[in-house]
Amino acid sequence: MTSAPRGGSRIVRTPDDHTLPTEAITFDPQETHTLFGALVADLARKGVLALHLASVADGLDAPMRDAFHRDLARVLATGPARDLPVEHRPPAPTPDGPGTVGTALPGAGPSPTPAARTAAGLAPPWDFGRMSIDGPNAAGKTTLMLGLAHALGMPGLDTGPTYRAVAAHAIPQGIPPTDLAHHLTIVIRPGLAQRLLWRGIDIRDDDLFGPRAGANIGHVAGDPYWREAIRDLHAHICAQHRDIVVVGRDVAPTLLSDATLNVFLTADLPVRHTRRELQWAHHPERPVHVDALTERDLATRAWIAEHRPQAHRLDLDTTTLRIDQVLDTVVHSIPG
Ligand SMILES: Nc1ncnc2c1ncn2[C@@H]1O[C@H](COP(=O)(O)OP(=O)(O)O)[C@@H](O)[C@H]1O
Ligand SMILES: Nc1ccn([C@@H]2O[C@H](COP(=O)(O)OP(=O)(O)O)[C@@H](O)[C@H]2O)c(=O)n1
Repeated sequence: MTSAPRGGSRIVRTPDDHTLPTEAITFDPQETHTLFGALVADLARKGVLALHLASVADGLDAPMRDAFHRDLARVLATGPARDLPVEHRPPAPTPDGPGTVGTALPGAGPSPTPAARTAAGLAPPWDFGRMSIDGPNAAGKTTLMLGLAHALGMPGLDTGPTYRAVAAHAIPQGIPPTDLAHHLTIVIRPGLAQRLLWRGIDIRDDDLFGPRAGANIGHVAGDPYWREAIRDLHAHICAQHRDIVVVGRDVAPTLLSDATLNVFLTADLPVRHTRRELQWAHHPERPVHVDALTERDLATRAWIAEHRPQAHRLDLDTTTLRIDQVLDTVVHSIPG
């Protein structure tokens, strides 16, 4: 897939070489409910009216983007299903809409309120609530978060990059945990991948996954003062959102104990290892570290099992599930 920069005359090319003008790629899931199978029909039922391929394709990881485009190609080949009434409504808010920040960022504000969403043509019910996704590395947490964020138009917060940003920048610069919020800004926006800024400048992935981060990440993750500072920053962001998807290692017990849905995602160790290898195939400089379930993972899983009503938790082994199946399962598990 190739795509021109964000803007009016943007063109998206699918793997099958379908070329679509921007206008043609704003979907009403009621028209395109073959996309991701039952998922989109379910989204339509929940009142989500538009998926914008341009923003979807931009933020997705390669396998998910491919799955999306395969489904898109199928829709294009067969035409939209006609057995559901088609309504024409305004598209979803643009990706350049307001965002939410961990510390002040000029021009950013809270994500759209339910009223604003309704005004924008997005019918209620819109209250998906807060969702947590915990689990070991390479279980597919970030991928699921991006999928949910895109599909439901919610902001997603991935807590891991904050640990990496501290390891890459705060530790080498001797910044104390109490000053973190003065230096690090986290921007999250509905349907988009998050941005991390260090003193106002975007932090590059190469920094987050570079040798400095690698050398310091263990220290950061094991230091209770850093954990508390990072948790406080994340808690501040979560407090600003009624709808949010948050990813981490122990988000359910430490950050979102009131979540609508607690997901614990895992997969067999060799499968997770292979996923990470594939993910970093084009980044040989990035180490492939994949651990067995740690004590913290097990404690989080036990906490979720013990503290949440059955309807509010989902233990999902993704070993044999495709990305779209994981997303589908989780969407169908959202209470209400
Ligand atoms: N169900 C799945 N099947 C196959 N590959 C997956 C699945 N879920 C995620 N992946 C891939 O595995 C890699 C790691 O996923 P990621 O979401 O980064 O894991 P985590 O956030 O749990 O560390 C990514 O390349 C992603 O595309
Ligand atoms: N909620 C979180 C998120 C990350 N972390 C730590 O931060 C590291 C980097 O997070 P990450 O999401 O990039 O995880 P991996 O790349 O290690 O899978 C993890 O390995 C954990 O040590 C944590 O302790 N708690």
